[in-house]
Amino acid sequence: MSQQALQTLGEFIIEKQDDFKYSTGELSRLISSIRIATKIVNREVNKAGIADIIGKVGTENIQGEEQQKLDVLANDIFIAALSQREVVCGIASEENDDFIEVKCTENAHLSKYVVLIDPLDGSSNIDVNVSVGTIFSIYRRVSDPGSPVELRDFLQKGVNQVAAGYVVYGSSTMIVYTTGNGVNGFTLDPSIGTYYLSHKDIKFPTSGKIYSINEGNYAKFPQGVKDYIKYCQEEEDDRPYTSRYIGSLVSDFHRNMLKGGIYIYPSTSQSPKGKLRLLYEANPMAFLTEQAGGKCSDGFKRIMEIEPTELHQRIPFFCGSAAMVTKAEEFMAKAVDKN
Ligand SMILES: O=P(O)(O)OC[C@H]1O[C@](O)(COP(=O)(O)O)[C@@H](O)[C@@H]1O
Ligand SMILES: [Mg+2]
Ligand SMILES: [Mg+2]
Repeated sequence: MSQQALQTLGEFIIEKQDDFKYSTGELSRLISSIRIATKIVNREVNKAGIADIIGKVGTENIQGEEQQKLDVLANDIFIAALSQREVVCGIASEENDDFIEVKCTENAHLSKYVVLIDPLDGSSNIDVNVSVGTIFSIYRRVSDPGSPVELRDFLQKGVNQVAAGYVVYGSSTMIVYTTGNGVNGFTLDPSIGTYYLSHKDIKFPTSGKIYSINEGNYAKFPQGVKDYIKYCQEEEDDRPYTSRYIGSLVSDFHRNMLKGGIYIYPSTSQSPKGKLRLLYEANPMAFLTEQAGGKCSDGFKRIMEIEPTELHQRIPFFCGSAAMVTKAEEFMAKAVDKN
């Protein structure tokens, strides 16, 4: 199909507006605001090497991670794009210790949505020109519209998400998102700054042959994970599987969703809760995974059912093709039973 015939993201947002049970146009405006911010971040990522936005800022975020210049720049771009359009009443970000109450004009208070965001995912890959991303998760507030936004508006179970998505800034730039009616992907034509529907109704293959995990941490993994890795490497049936690990969650996830595979960031003896953050990494990827027919857990429990207690809490993460995640969970359960 020629590019001219492809639907643009803007057209798709309007067309799908009524599929959304709370439809007032507000969510469409919110997703449009994210769309605009991604284009600005894309421009910066693409010229990172020549624009003095490579390297560290010299500050640490609440996770104790050194902030990269692009982490901070992307964060500022998203917060500005969302705040100035009065489409949210609050924002929480990986790069901010506390949530931000959006104080614009009166109208903003009436916004029903809060956004949780990982403005730049895969920070360790920025300086080496490997694909990075952005992850977002959207909820309706639970506190009264018109009153200041509260922490409980952000500490909601993943099942309450109204939309979630990610952007991959890779060989091409894509935005992939769901509002609870399947998962669709849009590729940016940078020459005209327009996203086109390139991946309609994406489905996770039930099984696959790719496993993604940082095996450098093998010695610190739980026994169940060690057993599953051995299983993946055995010469039997359709195994051994192929090991692929980019080190950017969005990019590893995107590949596995298109080709079939599993991504695991487990707990380790060093980090008993793993590394990934429940609210702005695990929950949005879990919503997308389930909407695409895949499976997502902490090795035992469905991620989307986990009750959050802190803004930046971490969670072990098993995500991908349903049959592969089920198999990994079997190894986790068996290892626990043996103990
Ligand atoms: O280097 P490690 O320990 O394997 O961790 C890589 C993981 O950490 C992350 O970079 C964490 O995300 P941020 O870059 O947003 O902090 C994931 O994208 C990635 O999958
Ligand atoms: Mg991240
Ligand atoms: Mg990040």
